[in-house]
Amino acid sequence: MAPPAAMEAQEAASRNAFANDVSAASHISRVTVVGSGNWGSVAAKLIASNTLKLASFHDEVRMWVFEETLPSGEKLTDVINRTNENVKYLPGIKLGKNVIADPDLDNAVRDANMLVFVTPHQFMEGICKRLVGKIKEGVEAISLIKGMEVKMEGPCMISNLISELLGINCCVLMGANIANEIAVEKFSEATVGYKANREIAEKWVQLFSTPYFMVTPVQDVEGVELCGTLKNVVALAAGFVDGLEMGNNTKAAIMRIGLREMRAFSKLLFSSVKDSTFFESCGVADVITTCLGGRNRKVAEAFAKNGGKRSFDELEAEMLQGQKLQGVSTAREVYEVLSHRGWLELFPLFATVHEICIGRLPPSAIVEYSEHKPNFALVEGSAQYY
Ligand SMILES: NC(=O)c1ccc[n+]([C@@H]2O[C@H](COP(=O)([O-])OP(=O)(O)OC[C@H]3O[C@@H](n4cnc5c(N)ncnc54)[C@H](O)[C@@H]3O)[C@@H](O)[C@H]2O)c1
Ligand SMILES: O=P(O)(O)OC[C@H](O)CO
Repeated sequence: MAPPAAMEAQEAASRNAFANDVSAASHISRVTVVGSGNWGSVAAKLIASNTLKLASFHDEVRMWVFEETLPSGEKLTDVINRTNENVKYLPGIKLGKNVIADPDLDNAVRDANMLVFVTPHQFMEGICKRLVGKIKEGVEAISLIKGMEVKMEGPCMISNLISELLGINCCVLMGANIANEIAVEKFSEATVGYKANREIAEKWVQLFSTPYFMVTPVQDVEGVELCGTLKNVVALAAGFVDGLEMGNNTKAAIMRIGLREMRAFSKLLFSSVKDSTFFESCGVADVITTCLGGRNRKVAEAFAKNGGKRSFDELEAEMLQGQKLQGVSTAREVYEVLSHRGWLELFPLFATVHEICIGRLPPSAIVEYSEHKPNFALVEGSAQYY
């Protein structure tokens, strides 16, 4: 038998080891992805590949699913958990066995220290209200959502909505990120926007980065989020140009003018927005990819081809099978801000996109507007904004 002093030392060592384990466990972050659409599923796959490798994260990634019944009669959640595939929104791609689909929102977020929000933006206010009082203290959040809300007080970015309703810090991740391409591991870049805490931004970068997904942090949360939000309006304009078969030069002109309006609008709303942000993946790169291969572009092309006679709602339901467009409602929200603030003439492209979407103007107006020289004179005259 060991002498009493040695036994005491052994006991103390094992007590310390236990305490270290407990303390290490309390520093291990649990991640929940709130949303399970096309991008939500890819985000879960990216994260799940990293939580298996990184000791500071719990292996399991919860993914909240807005439950639905598939034509087979099965629940989507059950099928995801059985097959490890989101057969409706990302068919053919294995998410990783450590992704657990959960239709119960409260249960999905209960133990999480890190929340990834990735639903269509129109559902976020309701989701946040349901989450009040349901999340752990000290939770960190990130929004991958490209969109905004317009309140009586003015525009409200989704990260701000999350921060205000849930009382938590919220970063954003935006970029040239067509989900289906990242799902098959084609190289892409993304931008994490953060307000002040670089350490937290680095943690999100670590959670998302893979050899085929390169993520860069930028201290400009509003600029990054507005890029991701506004590019969807430019994508609709590009789709109209495609539908009217106007060619590459016209489309490039639309992309350039759109990017300029994105920067001007962002800087008018938040003077802190940096020019350099528009050269990150969330800026020019997202404008390019979204105007070439995004869903907003695709549906807007069909809308123009039909001469505006079939509504966006009808085309969205038929062409996207449950996936959601963000551009049409964002164009309306941007228009509300422009008319409320008397800025309509400063943003002819944004204003025209909305008027085309609601049928007030024909799709061809997307280029005709440039003949209204007064608009352009005003735009050019507003050098401080451009
Ligand atoms: N898909 C992409 O390539 C991509 C890339 C980058 C960013 N984003 C952004 O990510 C966000 C989410 O898009 P997505 O592509 O993951 O979704 P999606 O458009 O593929 O799918 C729609 C989702 O909304 C859910 N839904 C339907 N009704 C709902 C309700 N009432 N409440 C809550 N959820 C409901 C559906 O279950 C589904 O998960 C959007 O802001 C989008 O702009 C998408
Ligand atoms: O398919 P869209 O038009 O929603 O765009 C997808 C991504 O936002 C592109 O980065």
